[in-house]
Amino acid sequence: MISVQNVMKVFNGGRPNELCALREVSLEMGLDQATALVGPSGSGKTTLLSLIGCMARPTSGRIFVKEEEITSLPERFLTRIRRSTFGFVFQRHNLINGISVLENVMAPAYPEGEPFCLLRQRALDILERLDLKRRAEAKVEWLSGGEAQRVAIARAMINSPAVIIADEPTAHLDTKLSCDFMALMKEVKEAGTAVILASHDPVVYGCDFIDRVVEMRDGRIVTGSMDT
Ligand SMILES: Nc1ncnc2c1ncn2[C@@H]1O[C@H](COP(=O)(O)OP(=O)(O)OP(=O)(O)O)[C@@H](O)[C@H]1O
Repeated sequence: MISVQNVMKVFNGGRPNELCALREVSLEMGLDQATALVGPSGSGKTTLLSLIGCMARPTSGRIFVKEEEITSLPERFLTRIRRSTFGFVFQRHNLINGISVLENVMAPAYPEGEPFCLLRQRALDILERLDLKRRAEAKVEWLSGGEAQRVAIARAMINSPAVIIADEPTAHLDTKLSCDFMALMKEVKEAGTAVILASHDPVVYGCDFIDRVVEMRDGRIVTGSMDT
């Protein structure tokens, strides 16, 4: 269970450009659920994803990940939870140019210190599942948009995360590739991984496997904070 309790996030607190990006946000998500955050630009979706994914801290309020309160943890513990619990898929993939597909997929697991041959095999297995094994040695800049997106998913899966977080994952994909992406997310969910997506795209939030659509506006949740 991920539980967000009365969370507020203020940027530039106390300065003339102070901005309250989230206010009174409360939300519970099961670790077997798929949740879509929707809402206009600037409504706070990315900010909420970054707090849940331990990439930033709320100004106030509490967040629990698997019963553990993450809000007050020291940075090194937060890093550990981020690495072991979450896999991230970004709008622009954020793959590292100049190195291979395989190396990109393995990169988030290097700090874990796993023997290289085991890690390499695990990365190859994931690439095979995503029909990318034959591209393992290709440089990522040689890939098509759809292939790059699948590599980003493979990389997000490398640490066997409990939760995949995807921010506007289809923003640069055409309709077919967006549907392909969502089919993969469905498989990920059916394999027991929670999925949290932020998107403006009906291909994403209209998908049949999405358990809950949470609508945000002006930093607040308008609808969908409770299970229906
Ligand atoms: N690091 C930051 N410093 C200052 N303001 C920020 C920062 N990050 C986000 N904001 C502001 O917080 C508000 C919420 O932004 P956020 O990116 O969470 O919205 P969003 O719903 O994800 O928008 P989009 O759909 O355009 O990605 C916006 O007004 C944004 O400008």
